[in-house]
Amino acid sequence: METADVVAEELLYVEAELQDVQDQIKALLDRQEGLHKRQSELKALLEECETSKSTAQVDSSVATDDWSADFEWDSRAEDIRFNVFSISSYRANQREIINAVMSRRDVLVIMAAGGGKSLCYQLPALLCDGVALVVSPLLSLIQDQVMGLTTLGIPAYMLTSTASKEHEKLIYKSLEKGEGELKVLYVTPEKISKSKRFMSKLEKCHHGGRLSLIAIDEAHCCSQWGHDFRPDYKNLGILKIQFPTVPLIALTATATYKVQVDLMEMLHIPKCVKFVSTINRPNLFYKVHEKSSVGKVVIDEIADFIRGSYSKNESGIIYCFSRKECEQVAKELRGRGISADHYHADMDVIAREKVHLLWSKNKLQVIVGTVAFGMGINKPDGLLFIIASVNQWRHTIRRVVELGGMDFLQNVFYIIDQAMFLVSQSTMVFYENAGLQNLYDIVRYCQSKRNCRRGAFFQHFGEPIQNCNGMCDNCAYEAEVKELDATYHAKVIVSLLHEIQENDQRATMLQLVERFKVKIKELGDSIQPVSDLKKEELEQLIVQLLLEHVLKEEFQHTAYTTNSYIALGSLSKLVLQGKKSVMLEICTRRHEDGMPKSAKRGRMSGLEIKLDELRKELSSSNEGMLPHAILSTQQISILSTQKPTSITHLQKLIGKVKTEKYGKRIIELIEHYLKSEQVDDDVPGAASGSKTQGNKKQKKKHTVLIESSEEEQ
Ligand SMILES: Nc1ncnc2c1ncn2[C@@H]1O[C@H](COP(=O)(O)OP(=O)(O)OP(=O)(O)O)[C@@H](O)[C@H]1O
Ligand SMILES: [Mg+2]
Repeated sequence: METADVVAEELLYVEAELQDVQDQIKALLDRQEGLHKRQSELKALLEECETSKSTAQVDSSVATDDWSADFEWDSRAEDIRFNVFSISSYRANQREIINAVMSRRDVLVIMAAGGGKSLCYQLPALLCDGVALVVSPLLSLIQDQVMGLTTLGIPAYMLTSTASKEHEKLIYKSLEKGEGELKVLYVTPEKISKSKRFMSKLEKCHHGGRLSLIAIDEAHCCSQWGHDFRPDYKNLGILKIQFPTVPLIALTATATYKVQVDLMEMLHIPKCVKFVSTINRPNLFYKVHEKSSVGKVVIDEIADFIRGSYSKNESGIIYCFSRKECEQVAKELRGRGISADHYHADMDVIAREKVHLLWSKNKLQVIVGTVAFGMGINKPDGLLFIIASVNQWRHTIRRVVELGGMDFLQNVFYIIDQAMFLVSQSTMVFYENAGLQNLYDIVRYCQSKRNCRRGAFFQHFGEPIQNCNGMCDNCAYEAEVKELDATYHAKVIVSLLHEIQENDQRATMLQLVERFKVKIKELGDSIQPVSDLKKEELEQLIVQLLLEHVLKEEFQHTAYTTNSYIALGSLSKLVLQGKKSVMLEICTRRHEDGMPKSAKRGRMSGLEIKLDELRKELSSSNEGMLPHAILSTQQISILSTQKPTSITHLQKLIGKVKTEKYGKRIIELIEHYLKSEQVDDDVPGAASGSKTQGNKKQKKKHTVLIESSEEEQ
């Protein structure tokens, strides 16, 4: 009998030890998984560094591969850039890309949204004889592009499923015989993969030596690893096979290294010249905002944020998970006086376009969409903020990076439920493969008050880390974080859980918090003096202990639901034995206005405001034309400093086409402005000193918050 007791006791002991070992193995396996992931990311990164090094070596050994050198088409290209496109100077990489395409090389371009990818194929299309074929995934994008080119006087057409027979015939004739004035032809990928007739016409065009280049826009749609995979894009590889001598240019706003490799393989362009711009958007201020209390509805906080930070004509996007959620959030925002509408794939094309157009013209402040919204949209003068739930950061990061190329976008605001609430969602995700791990990663990302928010993005895209320059909440308010020693509190929590488990009981997170409070009271004065933890800090501590494997979650299934309980984790003993200290990062003060002063926008001068009003007026009288297409913000800025009063001067600044169309109105406006400025200065006492002071006063009076133009470069 006695022996049996001893054996039973030892068995218990061994079982407990085994459990302990198992927990440790689990923790080690988790760590191993994380390290494996990072290992493959680092390997890919290294490979990329080596590839670009060797490409650079190859490039530099061949004289013609210096893409910034002088080329025979330089002066013609400059002329078209300025007089047709009204673009005064190239942006980063544009000239080099154009030169590579003109040198008949295949090219892969990764450049932010709004970075100016279109020019990289549209300008060569005009420089070359013949027709340029452009594949683009969405009808609305194609319509936008064709309309834009047509207003510039460029013969651009599209061939889509909605095209009439007559229209189709006209284009086919033009392809086959070179008749007509066709210069740029836009098609959806379906045309390539499904229409034999189209492909045979294209073949004839090529035979006649008239297919000048092929551009594949939004090329990431080819890759299954990308977010917007389109099955028809998979068949575009045929283009290079059928037309091997025609230069192919693939363009996208973001592509991880994996996607780039995939694209080169699928499109059969292994030797392409790659132009990759960094995913870093230094103009974006990233902020993770924790809901202030569980009771307060998150929608109130979003509404408060929008109202507090932006005026009604400053627009943004809110990303939601589901279509239903989009509709709900838009409705709730409208109920709070914010003009918002939803946008998702269940709506018909007309309804979607209507919402998009209103938003593009700043007549709708917020679009609430699923992550599908945003591909290829061009809204350089109005998109200022993006709001998403932090659980979605991996889903939305690509969009954010794409849209972040627009100089105006300034604030990315991730909403997070309180950490404790977030952890309670674990019961929903633990079924998924690696679901819990992902959730914990997100919690870790949010919980940290010191790690740069950008760091995670660089890691995601396999890019070396760059300086954030205080453009995220953690970097901006670094000095306001202090560390609080919570080792004692952690010990109390662990021993409390011991007690609970020994009594064959369980505790949920909430129960644990309550019991902790009682316990601390009981211990009263007998405990060493430690600082009191606020409720949120206590919750933060429990979450941190979960992340550090001191505690763990256990799931219990009932017929209807799954419950999560907190149990002792593999490292709990270390805390009890005093071998592990626990430090909590606490914020002493948080700025709640969304961004620090350094991230605030510049200001528009009086003349800039007038020009901005003029482009809006012209846009509403030219149905469908966006204000930015009439005058870009950069052009407005140039006009307001140079103040041209003659057509010749104006033409030098904005090119021939725009001068012919809007020159008269612009000159009138500037002359009127200069006169009124003169009058202001002449009024006695208007400026009790020099002219500059008078100007300053004038500017101040008219100042509104808007993006400064230097940042547009
Ligand atoms: N060098 C330049 N200087 C000034 N404006 C430019 C320049 N190049 C392009 N733009 C303008 O920038 C805007 C965005 O260009 P574009 O539509 O080509 O961007 P994109 O890179 O294709 O973006 P997306 O990924 O959203 O499709 C357009 O209004 C275009 O006229
Ligand atoms: Mg584009």
